[in-house]
Amino acid sequence: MAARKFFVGGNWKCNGTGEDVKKIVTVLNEAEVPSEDVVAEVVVSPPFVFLQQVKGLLRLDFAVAAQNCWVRKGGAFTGEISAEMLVNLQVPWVILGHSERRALLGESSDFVADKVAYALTQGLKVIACIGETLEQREAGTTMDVVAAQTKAIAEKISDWTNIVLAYEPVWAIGTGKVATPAQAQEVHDGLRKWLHSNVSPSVAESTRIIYGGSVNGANCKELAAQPDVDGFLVGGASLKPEFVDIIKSATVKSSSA
Ligand SMILES: O=C(CO)COP(=O)(O)O
Repeated sequence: MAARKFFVGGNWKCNGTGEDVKKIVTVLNEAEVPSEDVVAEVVVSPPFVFLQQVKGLLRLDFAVAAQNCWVRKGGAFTGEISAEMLVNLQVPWVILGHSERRALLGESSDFVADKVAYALTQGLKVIACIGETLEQREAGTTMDVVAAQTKAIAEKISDWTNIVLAYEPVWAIGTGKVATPAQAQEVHDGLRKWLHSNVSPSVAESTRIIYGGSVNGANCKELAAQPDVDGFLVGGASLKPEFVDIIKSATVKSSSA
């Protein structure tokens, strides 16, 4: 049974200047991350306009992701960036279905699933985001919500090899209110069971389910120690040097494996 490689994504969101980008990349390039071919897969996601710059400067053992792409082939869609363009620029990853886009830009689960399916057909790897709001958690519907979001994707794809599932409870994003390790584990375990029953046992076993929402250098180790937490999608802290500590939390996993 192949272990799931720890995955740490840095979602820079709509932040930064060219100068900031250089500083962040310098910190990453100088970081001494645990090797034997790095125990974590590290992917940073700058805004579109900085993708080329970051790709050019970033160490080769880390990769880049776009934060979105258009739902199908490019064309007359002003302001959009197509999956083909990302492939053309050799950007290997894309984040899709982030809750900020779902909530602020009205992206439905079906629309997100169409994007995921199309991006995969173009050869992109996808960080697919799901997560419940505070109201949904308080109403006890967390598992139903994340299962429905996952189902929408599962119905439109057949190969999960290039998917990382990011569980990001909306109430934990940018709030400083991180899910407890037990809360994260409970949902990740539920999602793995859902994949087991509704997709396949091997997809459940091999798909990385990562946690996002107020992860920082101080809380990452406890979260990483949970058996079904396979890494993180980090917002605010990915712009700071503590992102390196979050990458290093992968060692918790390798030492407990
Ligand atoms: O939305 C997130 C990552 O995609 C999480 O953001 P924060 O880490 O800032 O809470």
